[in-house]
Amino acid sequence: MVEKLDDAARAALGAQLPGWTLDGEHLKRSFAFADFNQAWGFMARVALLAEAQDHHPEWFNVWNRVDIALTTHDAGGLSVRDVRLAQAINALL
Ligand SMILES: C[C@H](O)[C@H](O)[C@H]1CNC2=NC(N)=NC(=O)C2=N1
Repeated sequence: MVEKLDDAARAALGAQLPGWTLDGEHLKRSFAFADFNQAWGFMARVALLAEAQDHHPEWFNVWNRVDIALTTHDAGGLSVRDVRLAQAINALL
């Protein structure tokens, strides 16, 4: 059973996850690429990360934009799994 992050862990997120913002129980980041082709390629790579980590994003795409929100449904909120996926997504950039 994965646990929700405690307040201390939540407070530390800012330094660990450049570009991401905390919105309640979601970590959020928006991306803008040159065109749809680039956005889709990014989404394909994120999809492979998600499968490898068995942890999947909530996301929205329109043309060159990709908005990602991460939360852990099994925990009912933010967990270490969200931090790990966010860090792996940042490493794609
Ligand atoms: C059965 C499967 O392992 C679970 O449903 C995984 C899949 N991906 C997941 N993704 C996210 N964001 N939260 C989860 O709790 C979760 N659980």
